[in-house]
Amino acid sequence: MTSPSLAKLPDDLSQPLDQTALRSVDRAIGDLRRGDPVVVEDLQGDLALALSVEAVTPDALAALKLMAGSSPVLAVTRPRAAAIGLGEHQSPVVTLALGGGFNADTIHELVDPTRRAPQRSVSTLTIEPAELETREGAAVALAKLARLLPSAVVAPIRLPRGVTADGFVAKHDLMLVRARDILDYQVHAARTLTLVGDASVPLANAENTRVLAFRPPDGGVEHLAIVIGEPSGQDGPVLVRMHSECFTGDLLGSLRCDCGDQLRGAIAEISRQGSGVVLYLAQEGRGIGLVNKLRAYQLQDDGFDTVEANEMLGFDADERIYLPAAEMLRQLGFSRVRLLTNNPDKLRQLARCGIEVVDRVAHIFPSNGHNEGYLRTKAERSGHMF
Ligand SMILES: Nc1nc2c(ncn2[C@@H]2O[C@H](COP(=O)(O)OP(=O)(O)OP(=O)(O)O)[C@@H](O)[C@H]2O)c(=O)[nH]1
Ligand SMILES: [Zn+2]
Repeated sequence: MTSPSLAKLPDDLSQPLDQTALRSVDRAIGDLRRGDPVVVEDLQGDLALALSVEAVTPDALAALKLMAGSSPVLAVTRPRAAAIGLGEHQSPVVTLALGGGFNADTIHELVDPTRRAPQRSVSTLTIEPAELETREGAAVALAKLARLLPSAVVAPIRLPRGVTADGFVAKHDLMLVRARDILDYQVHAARTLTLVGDASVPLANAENTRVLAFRPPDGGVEHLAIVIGEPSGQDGPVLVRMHSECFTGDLLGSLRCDCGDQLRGAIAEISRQGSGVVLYLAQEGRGIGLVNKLRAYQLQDDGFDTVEANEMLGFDADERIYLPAAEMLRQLGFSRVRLLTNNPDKLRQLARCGIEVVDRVAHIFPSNGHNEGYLRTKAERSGHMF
């Protein structure tokens, strides 16, 4: 079976780059996060206004309807559709017609499980499947890139007679973004990473360490390579840890997960073995962002496990791709690695991105009295090798 994260990678990883496309997506992410609507254009050239569900208020909904000249739908992911009782769907996104009786409050209840709203009957809602390339699908993908709740309110635009798309966008001071560009964004951003900073940073357990920062040219978030010792691609496979950012575990020492131990353990182990690299990836909460991870924690406190909590919010269990990691390794001159991990998805994905994983090095730390359930879920549901 293809893992969900592998499915997120296009078959052709060498597609041409388009800097304008990258910039339009990054600007659209900013608008969506600010609570402004953005215009999404599908492959047929049809347009829709998309608004983050986190920005939905009675006024914002009314303004959206007026501007678009149509009634909006609510677009949710397949996991969120299942969580609110709309059944199992094949399509990645499902849309719900927002007829009479639906207002800002009911939309929030449908998309945000942390509201603990009473279960509302959804059996009378008109629902439609939507593929990712549609305006609704791309709007949800944009919400994910913006690290917001992965749902969107989407209203098809009926252009007034004589008004062009460009005229409409200019008149309302909106950002227009193409569905295709949203879907290609992560791959493009990864493939255009550029080294923008490189300094010596002696660490407690590894004094001979450099930290290198890689930035996509759109101004998106940087990934870091922590190079310990003097690894060389000529001397056989390099010892590598791909570590996804965990503010709570890495910085605060949270006991809910094992990230802090794994980060410091990786630095110590690489130092002990002489040299290697920790790739510190800007993929907080397995790619859902810190705010959504805190929401997931709230659900876990109600008894759901890590995977269930992600799915209730509308995410996949793991939203990460490792193309940024592969690109940094490539730029550092490392094509063969020994990978410190227990996660089989990391091995599969890195190989798919053209890095030869010669060996897996187990990276296990004792539980701490708070993270037993977290570790059990990794083993039982995500296939981690403990
Ligand atoms: N969504 C979500 N993310 C979490 C949770 N706990 C920790 N994380 C995130 O999970 C990621 C941990 O990733 P990694 O340390 O790379 O670990 P891993 O995928 O388990 O794989 P290995 O440690 O390599 O075996 C970090 O981004 C954390 O922020 C949680 O309960 N929910
Ligand atoms: Zn963590």
